[in-house]
Amino acid sequence: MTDSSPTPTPLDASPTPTPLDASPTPTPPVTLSIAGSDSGGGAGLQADLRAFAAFGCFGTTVVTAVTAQNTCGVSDVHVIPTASVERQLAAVLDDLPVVAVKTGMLATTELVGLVADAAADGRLPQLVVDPVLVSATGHRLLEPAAVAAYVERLLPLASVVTPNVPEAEVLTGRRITGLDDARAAARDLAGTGTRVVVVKGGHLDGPRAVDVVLADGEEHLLDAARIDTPNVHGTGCTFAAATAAGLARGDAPADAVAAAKDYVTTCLQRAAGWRLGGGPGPLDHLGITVAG
Ligand SMILES: Nc1ncnc2c1ncn2[C@@H]1O[C@H](COP(=O)(O)OP(=O)(O)OP(=O)(O)O)[C@@H](O)[C@H]1O
Ligand SMILES: Cc1ncc(CO)c(N)n1
Repeated sequence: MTDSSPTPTPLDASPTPTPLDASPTPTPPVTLSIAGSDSGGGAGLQADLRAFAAFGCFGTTVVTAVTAQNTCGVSDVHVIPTASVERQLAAVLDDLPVVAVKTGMLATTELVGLVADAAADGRLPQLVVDPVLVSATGHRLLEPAAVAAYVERLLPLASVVTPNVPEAEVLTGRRITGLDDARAAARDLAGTGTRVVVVKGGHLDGPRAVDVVLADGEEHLLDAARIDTPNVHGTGCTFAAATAAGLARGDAPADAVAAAKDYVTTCLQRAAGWRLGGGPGPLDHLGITVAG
């Protein structure tokens, strides 16, 4: 009688996996993101950590708020108690050699004040402030009264500030409909004491995505072709985190913002065909080797 049962595959017949590279690597620079969590993963801390990783930085986090969010919108915001934010900050700064910091969603006047106090004490080196006010889907992420605290307390201590057009309008009281308005807003913001101002042009019309940079009084533009994509969730967080990562690896501020622009443009290009979620989808942050 013939045995019709299949011949068992010997255990050692599985394909040999490509060995992962286990060579020791140098200690990475440490970056810190003080920002909100985006449950959908596209913006906030989740985007920041991926951008830090792409630049070879070791990312740490202080969580200011937990948002219930996806590509279609924000359905809940839970602000973390100030004492917890303070302890997270101390836990990171007391132990890890943070060389650059990015702030995103700070939610309340109290948290803007806490971050400004830490910066005034010299505890937040190379501070990149992304003044997050409203999500791309229109949900408020900062209480209105906190705008004054940004202008009076935090911006004077920032190395770089990266408002988008609606944020620059709120911070300066100017209407911005084109590059000349963006230039004027950048000058107003430089007047607060921030060393490098970037007014991002993602929200302006036109075939190019042009950002105005005012660095130590010198103006220049970051200019790239506008990518035809619905997937723009988290571009602002990504730009600011990449800027902090550039500073952390030793770039001068003008070089850091230029590298951040190239990085965000590449992330947008790579994710242009992605279909994740029913609204504006996330970027492709990883698998990009950022020269530096
Ligand atoms: N479609 C696009 N093509 C190319 N670059 C873009 C596009 N949209 C935005 N950018 C660039 O992405 C960066 C972030 O700009 P943007 O003004 O969109 O920020 P934001 O509104 O803060 O982002 P977010 O969607 O995270 O709130 C800028 O460098 C901007 O020029
Ligand atoms: C948590 C968080 N931070 C920032 C933004 C802005 O894109 C967002 N949508 N969510």
